[in-house]
Amino acid sequence: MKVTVTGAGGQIGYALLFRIASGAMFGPGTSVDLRLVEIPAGMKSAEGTALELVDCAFGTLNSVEVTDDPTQGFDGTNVALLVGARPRGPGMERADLLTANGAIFAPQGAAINAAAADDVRVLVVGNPANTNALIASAHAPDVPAQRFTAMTRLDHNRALARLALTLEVPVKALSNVIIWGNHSSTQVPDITHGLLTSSDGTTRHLSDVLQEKLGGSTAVGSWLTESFIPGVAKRGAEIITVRGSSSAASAAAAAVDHVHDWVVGTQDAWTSAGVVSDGSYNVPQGLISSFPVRGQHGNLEIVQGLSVDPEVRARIDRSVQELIEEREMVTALGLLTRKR
Ligand SMILES: NC(=O)C1=CN([C@@H]2O[C@H](COP(=O)(O)OP(=O)(O)OC[C@H]3O[C@@H](n4cnc5c(N)ncnc54)[C@H](O)[C@@H]3O)[C@@H](O)[C@H]2O)C=CC1
Ligand SMILES: O=C([O-])CC(=O)C(=O)O
Repeated sequence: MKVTVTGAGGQIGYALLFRIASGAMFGPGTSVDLRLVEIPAGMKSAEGTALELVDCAFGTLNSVEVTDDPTQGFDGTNVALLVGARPRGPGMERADLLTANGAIFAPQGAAINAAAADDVRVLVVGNPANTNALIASAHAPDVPAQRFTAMTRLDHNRALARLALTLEVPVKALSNVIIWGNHSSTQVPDITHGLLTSSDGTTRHLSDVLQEKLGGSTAVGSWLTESFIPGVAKRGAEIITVRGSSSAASAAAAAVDHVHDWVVGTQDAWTSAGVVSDGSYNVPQGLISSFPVRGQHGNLEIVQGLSVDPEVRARIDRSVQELIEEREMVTALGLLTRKR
């Protein structure tokens, strides 16, 4: 597997590259060729990371190259992780980064179109991830739109972790939790289809288990609206406040999970990912929005036919409206128009 990571000299890059090289993304039987892409100012940091990658003597690492030329970096690549972008600081929303970061993704989409392998899969991590993925995709007309995805797996993992802590159960006992919408504070963590499987194999609805734990449906309603949903949606801001900079190792872990589940598959299990809408769940076609997905046959397929609770529906509509506004903003900036 040839894997390209942009922003390789940054903090997510430093947490991500060693996990990919160690075999965490594709398993111990697949060796990787890493391409580290930076801007000139980040080259020294990426070069240092490359030296350390070599020193780890990973059995699954075949080669490492560092470049500040995106076309060279994406040449023949099977998996492109678009991480390189400015992170937000305290008090900012991710959409505030559109003007600074949007322009990065048009030339990178064009370089992927020109140079990547036919089966290229793209994960956009740089914020605002959904709309940046839309920009990159618009500049890669020869790459199917389904191959451009945005990372909401960190939100998904945060939701699982929060539920596990509240219910005092292992994360692996939880399934069918969903993140809908934008990777922003309007995202919609949804537990209405969630399940808990006990060690004896019995499966129960999360809403029933939560009612038992928290003392009835009113208590669960307040916990969802006052604690769980805002806690997950604002966790990125909490990390920035506490840590002084935005999440890095957890973001890297989520990127590994996203690509692993896309390439290796999830069998019947669900996860969440920002994928291009085909109109499912009344999300306008063409927007890159988070959905419940399965990794099957090398694709991320939207889980179809789920009932949507009215309150969840209203939240999804608000988040989708924000995606529409972001798309309008980048259209006005000319970022969706290809230059000839
Ligand atoms: N989707 C998600 O769940 C998450 C997204 N993020 C986003 O990921 C992005 C990166 O975060 P960090 O690694 O913490 O930032 P960072 O500032 O530590 O690193 C970013 C790196 O990207 C490089 N870069 C900038 N423009 C580039 C370009 N055109 N080509 C190649 N490299 C370029 C910079 O030189 C820098 O080394 C930010 O936009 C952040 O908001 C962060 C956490 C989670
Ligand atoms: O919050 C941020 O700016 C970084 C990010 O996307 C996250 O941690 O979810």
